Amino acid sequence: MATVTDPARTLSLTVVTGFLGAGKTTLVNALLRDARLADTAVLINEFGSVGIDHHLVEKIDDNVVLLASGCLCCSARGDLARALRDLFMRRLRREIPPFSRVLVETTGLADPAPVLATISGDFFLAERYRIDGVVTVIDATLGEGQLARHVEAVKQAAMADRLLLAKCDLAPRAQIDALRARLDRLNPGAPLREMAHGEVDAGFVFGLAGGSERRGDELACWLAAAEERAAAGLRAAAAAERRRLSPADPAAADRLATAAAAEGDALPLYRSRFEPGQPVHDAAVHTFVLRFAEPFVWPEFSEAIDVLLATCGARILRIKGLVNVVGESRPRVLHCVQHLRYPLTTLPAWPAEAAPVASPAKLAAAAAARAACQDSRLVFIVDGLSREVVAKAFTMFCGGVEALPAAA
Ligand SMILES: Nc1nc2c(ncn2[C@@H]2O[C@H](COP(=O)(O)OP(=O)(O)OP(=O)(O)O)[C@@H](O)[C@H]2O)c(=O)[nH]1
Repeated sequence: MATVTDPARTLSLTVVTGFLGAGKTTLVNALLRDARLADTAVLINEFGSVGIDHHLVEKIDDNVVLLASGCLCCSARGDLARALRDLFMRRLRREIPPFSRVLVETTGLADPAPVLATISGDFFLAERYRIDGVVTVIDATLGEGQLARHVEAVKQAAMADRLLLAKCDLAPRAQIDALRARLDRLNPGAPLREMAHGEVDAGFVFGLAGGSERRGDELACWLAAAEERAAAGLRAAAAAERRRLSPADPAAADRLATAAAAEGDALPLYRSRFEPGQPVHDAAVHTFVLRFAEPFVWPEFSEAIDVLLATCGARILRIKGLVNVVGESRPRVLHCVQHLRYPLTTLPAWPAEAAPVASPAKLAAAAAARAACQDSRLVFIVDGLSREVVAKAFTMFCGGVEALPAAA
């Protein structure tokens, strides 16, 4: 007789991770367009308090759940467990379309290890969900810099069962090859594919089968090995940075000292960030939302963004936004990653806004209960940049327009 732990009866779960703006949602959208993956539920986790991603996933239905109460790898671990339990029970009661696999898209700052531990450590979930694998998306254009500067990016790459190099249509061959060599040192065992616009064979992403054996002790061993690889990657990144610095550079002394300290500190820093219950993300990295009730005149808005990216691009890790433009009935979607701004897209309509909840039923009910709000909302994830400075740029370039107070 089949048991609940029979692989044929467990639901497969794939974690899609990757640094801020790497191309995770683009990948998820491309996968969901594949008819063979129609029976897929998606859990999306966002760092900020106002979620945008679930509006950007094209297949919005009861099987798409937003977890925006915090980052999955720290504060929202309980939400992940609840959402997975809830999805399973609703599937059992036939309240939502049946699904056989779940895709969990983490925030760009998430550490995949606690996410896996949440699932494998929960008896109910471990019996019902089989971890199929961790798929890490890396930005071919910005990946090297992100690996050099952000511990989260290193850990995501080191933990991967599969590596996907996104935006290969934008990066020169030499840059792609250098990044591939770096990733090969960081995670030698992981197969890698290059992709553009999220297009990749679904067979490469799913059915990895690595996770089903990763239970208990084996999972712990695998996590420890990946942790060591990530720490080694950080040391190598710091050493490379030291080699790159020229003595003729006037700031070289400072930067050398920083790089040397980073090399020495890499392992303890990494370890401390791995401890459960510890704050995982850099204190300087934070998120805020700017809302504007008044529609923007497009050229003015565009100039404000350009100036912000030109002057503060290094500290702007990510901007995602829905923008209300004078004379347009549909929201424009803005994407920026560091100093790069991506081509605009438009949503078919203003989405009804729901408070972030961990249940598809509540999400649908809340969405139905509220009229679609047409405020522009811009989510910023920044490194050491204040909300006030950013808000001022819009006031200066957009005819004195003021962001609504933070609590609005
Ligand atoms: N040209 C090009 N643009 C891409 C590609 N992949 C993603 N983009 C663009 O890059 C921007 C960010 O992509 P997303 O898929 O939203 O990135 P993400 O990793 O989900 O972002 P976060 O959830 O904020 O971490 C969007 O404007 C995408 O259209 C690609 O392969 N080629």
